[in-house]
Amino acid sequence: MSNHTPMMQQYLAIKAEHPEHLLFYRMGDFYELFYEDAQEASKLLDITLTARGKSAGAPIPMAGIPHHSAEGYLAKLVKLGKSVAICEQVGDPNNSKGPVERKVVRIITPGTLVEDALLEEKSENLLCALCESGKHLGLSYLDVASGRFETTQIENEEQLFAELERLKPAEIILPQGTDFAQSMQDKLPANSPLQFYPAWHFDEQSGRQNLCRHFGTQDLVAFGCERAPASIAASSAILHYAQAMLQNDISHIHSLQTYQISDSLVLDAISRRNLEIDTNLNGGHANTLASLLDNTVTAMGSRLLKRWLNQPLSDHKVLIARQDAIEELVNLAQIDTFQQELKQIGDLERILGRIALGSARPRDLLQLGRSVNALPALQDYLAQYRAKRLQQLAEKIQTFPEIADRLDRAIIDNPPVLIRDGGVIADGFDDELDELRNLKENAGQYLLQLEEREKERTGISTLKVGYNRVHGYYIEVSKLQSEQVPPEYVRRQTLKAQERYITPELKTFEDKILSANEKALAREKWLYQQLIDGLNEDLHPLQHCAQGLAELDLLINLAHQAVHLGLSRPHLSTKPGIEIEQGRHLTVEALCSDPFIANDCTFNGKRRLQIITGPNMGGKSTFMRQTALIVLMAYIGSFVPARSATIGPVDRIFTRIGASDDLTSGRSTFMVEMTETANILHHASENSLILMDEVGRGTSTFDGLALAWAIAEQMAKQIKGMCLFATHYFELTALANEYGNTVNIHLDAIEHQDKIVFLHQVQEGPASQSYGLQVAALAGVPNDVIQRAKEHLHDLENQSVANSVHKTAADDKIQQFDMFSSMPDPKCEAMEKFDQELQQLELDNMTPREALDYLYQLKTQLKGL
Ligand SMILES: Nc1ncnc2c1ncn2[C@@H]1O[C@H](COP(=O)(O)OP(=O)(O)OP(=O)(O)O)[C@@H](O)[C@H]1O
Repeated sequence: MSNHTPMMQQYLAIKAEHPEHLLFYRMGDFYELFYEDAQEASKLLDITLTARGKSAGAPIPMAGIPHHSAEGYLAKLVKLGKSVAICEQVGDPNNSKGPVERKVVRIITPGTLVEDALLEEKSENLLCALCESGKHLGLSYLDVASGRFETTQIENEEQLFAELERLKPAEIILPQGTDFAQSMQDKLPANSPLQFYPAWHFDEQSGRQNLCRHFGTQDLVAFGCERAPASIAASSAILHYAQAMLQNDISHIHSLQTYQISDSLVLDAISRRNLEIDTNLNGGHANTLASLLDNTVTAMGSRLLKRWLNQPLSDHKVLIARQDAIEELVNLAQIDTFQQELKQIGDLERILGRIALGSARPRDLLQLGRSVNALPALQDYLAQYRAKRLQQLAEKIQTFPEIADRLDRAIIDNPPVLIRDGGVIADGFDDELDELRNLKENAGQYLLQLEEREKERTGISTLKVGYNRVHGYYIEVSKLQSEQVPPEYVRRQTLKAQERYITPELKTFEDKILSANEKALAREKWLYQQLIDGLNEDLHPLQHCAQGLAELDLLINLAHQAVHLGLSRPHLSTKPGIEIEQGRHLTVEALCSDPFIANDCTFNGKRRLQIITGPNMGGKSTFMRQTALIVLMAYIGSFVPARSATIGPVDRIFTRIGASDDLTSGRSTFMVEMTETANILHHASENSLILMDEVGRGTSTFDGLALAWAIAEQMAKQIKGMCLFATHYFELTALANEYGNTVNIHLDAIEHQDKIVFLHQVQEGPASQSYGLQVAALAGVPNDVIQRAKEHLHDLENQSVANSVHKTAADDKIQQFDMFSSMPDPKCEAMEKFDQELQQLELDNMTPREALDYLYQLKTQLKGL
């Protein structure tokens, strides 16, 4: 160390405390990075890598960025999952011996962002903590920007992974060095944003004290986690981490909500992806249910929509209250007016977070002012509504006339980005500031007036008021007239022919004017801080109000969509089953140029397993997905795309749709398919909605068919969930003959002038044809290949007829077993034996009694198979 320059010694000491973060070291107008940090940042940010002199005999690699444009670079680094420690000059350069004192004032990590420029407006940015305590897994998450803080205890890893898929945290902290952390690291996808934090921060005992201290409570009963050790440990760790990163008071986090996984309709990680709720299969946000439904006018409403869609509730009471609100909003037809009014509302959740953290900018205050100004009008509109939820929201959305007035008067219309250079506080808000500003602006006028007054008072008509940089302000009279000056004139400077004086009044003016600039700026900063402090006093009711506004915006949005997308209010029933009349798939409908064909879907005791057959491109997947999406929308309280819908209790939605290799975990397409299927078979209940698309297609035909058959049979026999099972194995359609709860439905196509036309209409019964070749031709497979395929198909069909292997799907059960004839099947072998016996039987030589006995025997043998 001693070989380094004093400044580098300081740098190295600070860097030693932040080995895992890039250190932005403030030097004048730049943040500088040194050594490996400089090398890394120059690559990541595409900035020049230079060298700064030498320290300890070697040149120091260095890269710098101007501090005023730091946000753009920070945003880039955070997107890449990097954390940055911001080290500012905190000492006074004029009084410093050696390097000016510096301190890390904030560590910017992906999960602890509060700066507007670093956050995505319409997505939450969550910090998550995981830990293990006894049998329980603790999960807590925090939206640092808004202060929303929730926790739960989870029984198994599968649920934990589903929660992580739901929350998509920007950062996950784990107790460093524990087996649990290691196991999570092994099991979570390789690109998960994991961060290891000392394990003692996850201690339950001290965690309990830490939480109580933070919330100012005796215990944690009010938060519902008094007896949830894993939740306590994770929550305390997350608070500690947030505080350490923000290096600030985090009083805006004023509550912790404990939730149970069972409070919501469960969607596992795969189903969430398959249904493209807020992320499409390519990882983007376009053409998802969320993007289609989102016509909210505030960022808060938009984020809440995604939260609701990702966490459908099972509590019918809450859902019905939302439906009532939407219905009344639709009926009173004031949606546009309401939305116009709501447009005045800024992103209050985040603005309030920044106010609490002391990082609010002038435009935040301006936006807050405009928002609170819009509240009375919203209140007036809300007063007309009778729906209970809207009335509750009206209570939450208080008005804050005093704040509205204060901010209105305090902030100018178009303030600069930062308070740093002033010009933020409006004229007329503060007398002292006005006076300081007036002094500056009216100095000339004042001096002229003073000159006139003094001329009159002294009778010296040549008296002049002047200014020079060395001596400041003065009153100048000629040497001759200096005898006449009043006694309070104090000599300041003597020139050849003039004397210059200062008076107490002029001195006061001088003091004022010379420091007016500085003083005005300091006064502005002080006033700004006063404003922030004042707002902090009302932080919690304001946060409450922000929550209410977010929900109001969302309910109005859902009412808007109910009208514009032709949605209807679903009936939420306590009786098991689903009855959808003329259901639609909103995103497919929005994208397809042809009119969308609506379809019915019913699940009841007689229709629990529905085998869907039909051509490729027929609309099987669309039909299955639309059923799940309608259920999901009903379970957020929204109206649904159907003419009518009655939806009973649904505890989970499972999907086994599409095939994708999971190369990162080394699993093949078929392995993924079977793992997902196994999950469904283990966990589905009577009230689960299960979508199975072409199970078994990833392996050889017979293996696939045999598996698909057995899986569908299990659904019909044991699981009794509500299952849509799309398949190209026509043989499965025979299950409907065997199980009273199984039916066949199909989608059809017709061939018209050598072209295939898909009807997209769901009909009862099995399909008759698969049209695979026609679809291939439609997709552009070359004609000669299609011709060759036709020849092969012809041969195969002939063979199959000859072997009586394949019959149409509508054929009876015996024919189904023929499909398995190439497999050693005891049933088929026995049938052949009976066939032979029957052929050999000489009926004419038998008595009726013998014939009857033979029949009995045959029946018993058949039963035994
Ligand atoms: N009800 C409908 N009304 C109008 N168009 C539809 C309907 N259903 C599906 N389509 C159109 O047909 C296309 C194919 O639908 P889908 O993917 O559901 O077929 P599929 O039967 O699952 O095909 P495959 O068996 O090849 O997976 C959709 O992208 C959409 O354009």
